[in-house]
Amino acid sequence: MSSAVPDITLNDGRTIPQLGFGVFQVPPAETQKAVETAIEIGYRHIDTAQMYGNEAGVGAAVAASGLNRDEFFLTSKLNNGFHLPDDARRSFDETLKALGTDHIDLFLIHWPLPGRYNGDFVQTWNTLEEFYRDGRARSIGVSNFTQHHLGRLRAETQVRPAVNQIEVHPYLTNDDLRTYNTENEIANEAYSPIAQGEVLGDPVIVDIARQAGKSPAQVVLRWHIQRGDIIFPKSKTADRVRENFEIFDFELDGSAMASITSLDRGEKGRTGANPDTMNWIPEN
Ligand SMILES: NC(=O)C1=CN([C@@H]2O[C@H](COP(=O)(O)OP(=O)(O)OC[C@H]3O[C@@H](n4cnc5c(N)ncnc54)[C@H](OP(=O)(O)O)[C@@H]3O)[C@@H](O)[C@H]2O)C=CC1
Ligand SMILES: O=C1CO[C@H](CO)[C@@H](O)[C@@H]1O
Repeated sequence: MSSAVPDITLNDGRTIPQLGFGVFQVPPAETQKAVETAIEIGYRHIDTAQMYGNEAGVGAAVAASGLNRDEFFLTSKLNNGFHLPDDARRSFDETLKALGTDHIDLFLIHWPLPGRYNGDFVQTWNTLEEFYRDGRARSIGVSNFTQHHLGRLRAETQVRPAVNQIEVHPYLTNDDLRTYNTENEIANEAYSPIAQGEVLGDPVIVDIARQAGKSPAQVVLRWHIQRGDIIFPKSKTADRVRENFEIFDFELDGSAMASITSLDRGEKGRTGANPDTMNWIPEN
C-alpha cells in the first residue's frame, strides 16, 4: 500500500492500514463520489456494512479508480437480520457482488445481539470461519463484542477474531475492553473516533489543537493513532476528508495524550448503542 499511513499487522499475519474512511450515514447515491474523493486523497481502507446500504457505491468507486484491487483494504459487516448460517452465506455472497470483488479483506459480525437467536453468535462465527477458510474473507472479526462474548468465542471456536470494532473516543476511552483485546491479540478498531463530532468543542481538545497548530479533529485522530488503534473517520465534506488524512506530520506529547484520555466519561460518553442490550434488526 502506498501512502504515509502505517500498517497494523493482524493476528492472522495480514496487514491493515491504520487509517481508513468510514461510510456510515453516507447516502447510497452519494457514496461512489465520496469514496472517489477519499481515494484521490490517498485513503485505501474503506469501512462499510450491509446495514449502511452503500456497499455498491464503495465497489463502484474502487472500480472507477483504475487501481488494482489489492491496493485496497475493504471491510464490511454482517447485518443483524442475517445471523443464521444460510442467511449469512447468502448475504455474504451479496456483499461480494455489491463490492464487485471475489474476496473481502475483512468481514465482521456487526453486533452480538444478546437477546436474539438464543444469543448464539457462536454459530454465526462458525459461518464466518467458513468464509475465512475458503479464502473469500481474508480476515474475519467482530464488532461490538465485549469480554464475555469474546470469552465464548475463545472457548468454543477455532479462529480467533482479527479485530474487535468498538466505540472509542475521548469521552468513551473503553480502556478495559481495549486492554482485553490487546492481551488476546485482537486488534482494536475505534469507531466514531471523534464521537460523531461531539468532542471537537471540548476546551481541553481545542487548547491542545491551538498549541499544535492543528484542528481539534486532527488532534483527536492523532491521539487514536498514538494509542495504536485502527480508525476510519467519516465525512461527506471533501475538506474534512483531507484534513482527517493529514495526521502523520505531528506528534502529541505524553502530557497532551494524558489530558485527552482523562476526558473519559465512561458509559455516559457513549454515542451509540450498548452491546449488551442492542438487539435491533433493521427492516431491510
Ligand atoms: N461497528 C459499528 O457498530 C459502528 C461502526 N462505525 C464506523 O465508524 C465510522 C466512523 O464513525 P461515525 O459514527 O461515522 O462518526 P465519526 O466520529 O467519524 O464522526 C462523523 C461526524 O463528524 C463530522 N466530521 C468528520 N470529520 C470532521 C472534521 N475534520 N471536522 C469537523 N467535523 C467532522 C462528520 O460531518 P460531515 O460528514 O457532515 O462532514 C460527521 O457528522 C463509520 O462511518 C463506520 O464506518 C460507526 C458507528 C458504529
Ligand atoms: O454501524 C452502525 C451505525 O449505526 C447504527 C445505529 O444507528 C448501528 O447500529 C451500527 O452499529
